[in-house]
Amino acid sequence: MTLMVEAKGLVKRYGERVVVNGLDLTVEEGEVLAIIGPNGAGKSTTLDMILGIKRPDAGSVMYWREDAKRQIGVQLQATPFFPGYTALENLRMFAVFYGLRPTNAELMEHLKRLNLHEAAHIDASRLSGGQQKKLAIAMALLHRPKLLFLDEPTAALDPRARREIRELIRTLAEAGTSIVLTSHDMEEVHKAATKVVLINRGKIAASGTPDELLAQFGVQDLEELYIKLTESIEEEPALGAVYSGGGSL
Ligand SMILES: Nc1ncnc2c1ncn2[C@@H]1O[C@H](COP(=O)(O)OP(=O)(O)OP(=O)(O)O)[C@@H](O)[C@H]1O
Repeated sequence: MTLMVEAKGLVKRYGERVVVNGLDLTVEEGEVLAIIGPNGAGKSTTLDMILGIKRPDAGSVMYWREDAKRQIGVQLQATPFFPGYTALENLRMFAVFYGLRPTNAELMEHLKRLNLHEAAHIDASRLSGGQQKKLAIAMALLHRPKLLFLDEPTAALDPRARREIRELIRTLAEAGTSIVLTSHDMEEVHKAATKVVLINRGKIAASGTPDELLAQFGVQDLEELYIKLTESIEEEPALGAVYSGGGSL
C-alpha cells in the first residue's frame, strides 16, 4: 500500500476561531476518498492546507514523492477561466501551463471524455454552470495526474452529467488514480467513494468504507449517518470546549 498523502495534526485558526482542529488524514493509492460534513465544517480549508494554498497553523503534510505537485490535478469550487476564450482555447492555455503541447485533435478527444466536445468553441464564460464544472475537471485531468482533488465535482450538474462524472471517477480510480473529493450528495458518495471521512467542526467524526460506517453506527445510509453524527456532536457540550475562545462555529 502506497500512501499518497499523509496529513498529521492539521490546525487552522482565523483569529480566535479554530476551523480545523488537529485533523489527521491519509490517502492511499487508488483510493476514492470522500470528505463530507456540514457547510463550514472545514472541508475546503483542509483541502487548501493539503494543497499548500493555505498555511496550517500546526501540523504537516507529506506527499508520496518530493516532486508530487507535478502529478496532482485540482478542481476547486471556483475556477478562473479566461473570458473571451473558448473552452478549447482555455484548455490549451492550461495545457501550456503544464508544459504540454497537445494537438487540437487531442484536446477535442479530451473534451469528449467529459462529453463537452460540443461546447469546445463556446466562450468559457458563456458555458452553463455544469459545463464550466466539466471544463474545470477537464483542466485538472490534462496532465494525467496520479492524485486528483475534486471539490464538489458534481454540484450544479444534472443527473446525466453527475453519472458521467461518477463513471469518470470510477474509470480513473480503476486505472490507479487516487482521488479526494468533497460532496454534499450522500447517495453519490456511497456510490463513488471507497473511503469516507466525515468532518464536523474541524474534527473527524467518523471514517471508514461506506459499508463499515453503516455497520459501525447502525444506520441505513450515509445521509442517516450524517444527520446522526452532526446532531450528536452539536449536542455534546464537552466537545465545544476544544474550540479556543469558545466562539460559535
Ligand atoms: N479567510 C477566512 N477568514 C475567516 N474565516 C474563514 C476564512 N476562510 C474560511 N473561513 C471559515 O472557516 C470555516 C470553514 O470553512 P470551509 O470553507 O473550510 O468549510 P467547508 O466545510 O468547505 O464548507 P462548504 O461545505 O460550505 O464548502 C467556515 O466557518 C468559514 O467561514
